Amino acid sequence: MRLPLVLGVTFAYVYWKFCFYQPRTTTTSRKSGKSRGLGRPVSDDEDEDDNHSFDVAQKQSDEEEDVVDLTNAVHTSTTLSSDNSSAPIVTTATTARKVRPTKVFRRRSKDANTQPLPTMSDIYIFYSTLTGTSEKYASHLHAALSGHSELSARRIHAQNLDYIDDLDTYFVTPARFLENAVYLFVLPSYASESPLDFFVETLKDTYNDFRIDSRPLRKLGGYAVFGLGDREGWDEDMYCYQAMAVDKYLGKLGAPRVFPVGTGNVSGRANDEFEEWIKHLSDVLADPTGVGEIIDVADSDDEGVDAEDDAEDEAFDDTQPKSLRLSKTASAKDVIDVEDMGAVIERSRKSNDSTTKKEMVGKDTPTYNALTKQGYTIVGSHSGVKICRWTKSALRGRGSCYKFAFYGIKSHLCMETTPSLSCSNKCVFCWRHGTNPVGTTWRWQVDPPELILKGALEGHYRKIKQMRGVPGVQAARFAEAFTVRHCALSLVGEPIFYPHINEFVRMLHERSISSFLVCNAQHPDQLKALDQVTQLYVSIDASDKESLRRIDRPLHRDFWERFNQCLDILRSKTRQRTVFRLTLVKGFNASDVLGYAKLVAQALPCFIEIKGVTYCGTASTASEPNGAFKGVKKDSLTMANVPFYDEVRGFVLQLDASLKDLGLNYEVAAEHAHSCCILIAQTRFKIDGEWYTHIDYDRFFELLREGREFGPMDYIAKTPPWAIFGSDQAGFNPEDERVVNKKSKAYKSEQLAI
Ligand SMILES: Cc1cc2nc3c(=O)[nH]c(=O)nc-3n(C[C@H](O)[C@H](O)[C@H](O)COP(=O)(O)O)c2cc1C
Ligand code: SF4
Repeated sequence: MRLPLVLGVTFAYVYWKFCFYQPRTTTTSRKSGKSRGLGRPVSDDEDEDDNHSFDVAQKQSDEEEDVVDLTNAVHTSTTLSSDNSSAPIVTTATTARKVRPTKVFRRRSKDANTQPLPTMSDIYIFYSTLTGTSEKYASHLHAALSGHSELSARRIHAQNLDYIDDLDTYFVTPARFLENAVYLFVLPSYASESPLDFFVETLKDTYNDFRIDSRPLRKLGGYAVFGLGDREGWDEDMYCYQAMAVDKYLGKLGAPRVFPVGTGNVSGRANDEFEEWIKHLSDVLADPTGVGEIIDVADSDDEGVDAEDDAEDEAFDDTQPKSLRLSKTASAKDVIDVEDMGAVIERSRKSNDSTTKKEMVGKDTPTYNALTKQGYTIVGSHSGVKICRWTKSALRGRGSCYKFAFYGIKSHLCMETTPSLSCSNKCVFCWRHGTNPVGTTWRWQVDPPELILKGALEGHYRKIKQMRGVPGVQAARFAEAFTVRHCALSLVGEPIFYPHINEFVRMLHERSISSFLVCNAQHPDQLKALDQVTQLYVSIDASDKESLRRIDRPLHRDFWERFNQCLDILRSKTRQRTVFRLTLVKGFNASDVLGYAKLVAQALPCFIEIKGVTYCGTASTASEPNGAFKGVKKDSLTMANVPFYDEVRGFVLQLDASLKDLGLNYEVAAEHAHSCCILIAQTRFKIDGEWYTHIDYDRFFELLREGREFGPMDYIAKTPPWAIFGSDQAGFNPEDERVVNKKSKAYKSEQLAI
């Protein structure tokens, strides 16, 4: 009985082994069980598990396929083969950098089981520029791809990265319409601060943010980067370093690299290098058999090098060239420790010191030149001062700005300055857009407050001196103007962003200079930590989340939460004189009156200033290099967006009614029709039927010196009759001479309606 049983079992085993057993040489997917050795793409699920889309390439298949070795692609310049065959394209390492994991670009053979790039997917050309070169190159790329017979059916878009309102849509949580899209980049390199820095930071933050999908770009059709730089002007490690960083982080975010990073030396063969890159790139994009992906050759070293790379990312800011990198530990110390400030300045002077960060606005950089051309005096590396038109007007006895009517600030005694030219918004009405530094965190060198105040005063007085010969300047006012009494921390940028803003304000007060500080409601921590200022403003540019996104174009993802936190903090600052500043932009934010009233109910500011936006021309509009290239322009404003004074007044009356409907104690108090500006105030500032919106500045400094707690009602002064809302003068001081420019007379009389 036993023998047949043994024979039966033996037979069954042999039969099973013969029919079903597969030798271990083929890798089998854990989840799907599909063979992964011959380049079949795995599902997204599987992708998540493995972090690489494809498994190890088999040695023999290398012979069947065209392989481009991208060893060191991230750190090398690429020499593209000049013939148009399918022969391997060779990259040449130009620097002796550590050996990177071998990334292989694989063009699949026709009979392989491939997942081709859908031939109709859109192509997006992204560029960034300060002086126009990259824009021209991007335009040329656009023209070349559009003219390619096999690509002409594809929609090709061109976008200036600096003007994209919502980078998240493209790079963090790509919208569905971007699935299979191809991203091409033409990027300059700037050792100094440039708008591109923020883009590189965004990619890096996304990669490091554990809350976000770690490979959000895996559904893209592909990407390729071309960097422009100056090999003669910059060290090897800085040559095209931002293009290299973008190439690296896009890969880390899961996007398939369809072509090696290319570089063009603007003092050498940039044109030829770009032509060659385009030629081969367009062949790859047009290849009907599909397109390859990055394949990580899984030799055991890879993990080690990746880990090393990540460790390096952890410890250093690798979006900076090596010579400008600063270890994170050192960075925090340098920013916070005031005692060490002297050493920080000393270090910041040495431009190539290995422990310094970038200057926000370095001398002779394009940003510096653009700002100085517009009349700014750059102080240190991140502050600015500019004499405003009302200061000039007041020197000539021709009227002060609305702050004189509302609060008693004489414009010829006022200095307009900012300790941070950088901002975390890109407001549609900000003419600086395109050249201004932006960022969500302070990542630049820090100048000490003494240096900023001294430089700002010197710059301001230099500009006042230049008014000496201007006809009509009054001698008494000219002399007075050399003792600044007020400082408007509002010029451009975000003053509260400056890490030593409290020290700076304290120094102003010690010199009996009042402080009006305007912030953008995006920095709750700094707002909370802010010491008492003479008057604290929060800009309220919209009444709801979507409008705020559209008009302020905030860089913070949680901008609405930050905005609301700031309003709550403002409400809690009961000892502080607080103001909402509403800038009305027709077509953007001038309709939802009730929405604004609710925000007032949330923060209960002492005052609400409502001002029509000022038209700043079209300086912020991107140029269009040629007809074929339709670079996306920023939403620039036109005169149609500037409300007439009557429209502002209409809005204010409606807001006043809404506030009353909500049971809030506010009333329209003062106006300055000349600036298209009206003031609503809490009724506690109306005592015995008379308004007290002005400030007793001497009393304010006295209270500060006494060191006891005080509040907004402790330093009020009476509002003059000519400033009261509805008065004949509509806020114009009768002692000043009213001059209406002949050219603008027709427009103004229509606009001011006074
Ligand atoms: C202030 C400044 C800094 C620069 N820094 C670098 C650099 O770090 N590395 C580099 O390769 N090229 C550097 N360049 C060269 C520019 O990247 C190059 O001129 C580029 O074409 C500028 O592009 P754009 O005109 O589109 O702004 C710098 C140029 C300037 C004016
Ligand atoms: S408050 Fe502002 S606008 Fe008025 S004078 Fe001073 S700087 Fe100019």
